Amino acid sequence: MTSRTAGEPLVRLSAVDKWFGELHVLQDIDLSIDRGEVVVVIGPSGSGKSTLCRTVNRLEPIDSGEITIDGQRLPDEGRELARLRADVGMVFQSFNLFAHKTVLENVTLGPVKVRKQPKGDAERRARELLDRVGVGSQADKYPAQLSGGQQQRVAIARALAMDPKVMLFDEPTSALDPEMINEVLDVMTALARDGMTMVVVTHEMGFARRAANRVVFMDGGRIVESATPETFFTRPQSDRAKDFLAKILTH
Ligand SMILES: Nc1ncnc2c1ncn2[C@@H]1O[C@H](COP(=O)(O)OP(=O)(O)OP(=O)(O)O)[C@@H](O)[C@H]1O
Repeated sequence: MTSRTAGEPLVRLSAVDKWFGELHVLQDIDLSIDRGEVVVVIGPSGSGKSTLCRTVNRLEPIDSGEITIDGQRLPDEGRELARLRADVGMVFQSFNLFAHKTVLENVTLGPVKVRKQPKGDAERRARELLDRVGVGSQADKYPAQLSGGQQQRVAIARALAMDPKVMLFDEPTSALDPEMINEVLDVMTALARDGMTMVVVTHEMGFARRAANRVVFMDGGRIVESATPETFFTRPQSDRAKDFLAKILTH
């Protein structure tokens, strides 16, 4: 059972610091994300966006601070961390599907092994999810037989099959050919509309504008701005954010 009370954020990072050797990669990060909120994380290369994303489920260890999901504090390591981490779906730039397993097997593996669901139930649900992301007809194929966009949609279905409380997307379209980017962004937009809590690191500003509730701008390991897309894109506060927007919006 969770100890979440009404109004408490679903995800909370408090005073999180992280070093890579001499590099202070995350500095005093405070971030609260409400249930159903979609937070897009943007910023220059090396500003700490991916590290922040991977920190939410403590895939990256931290040096200090605290992270809670649904009112439960994520410990440094151990079985309890593994149990809580299973509530967080992750979609990476590289799809990370098992090449020797079929699409259907990729999506049923977690529910059967981790959630201990009966195989038949897990397969039924996997087929529903594969339909939902538009690759239902590919269930019996192997990942290498699919396009990059299709593989990424399978990766999204695989994450959803675990019934996550929050989904993390770390540059999910960066490895895709341009014509496949929109098919993945459309699936993500539909998820956002369905109320999924999401943290998305992306360079796709169109997605940020249409699907985000909040844009977080990072620079030098810090959260420099946190605002609605409308406010951020029309009235960025810091010079660094203005420079960043000027660069990416002219590309
Ligand atoms: N495992 C690691 N060991 C040492 N330094 C690392 C490691 N991972 C990332 N870094 C450094 O930490 C900083 C932040 O990296 P991160 O990948 O979080 O940035 P980012 O904002 O996501 O960048 P990009 O947009 O280029 O992916 C960078 O300077 C990077 O070189």
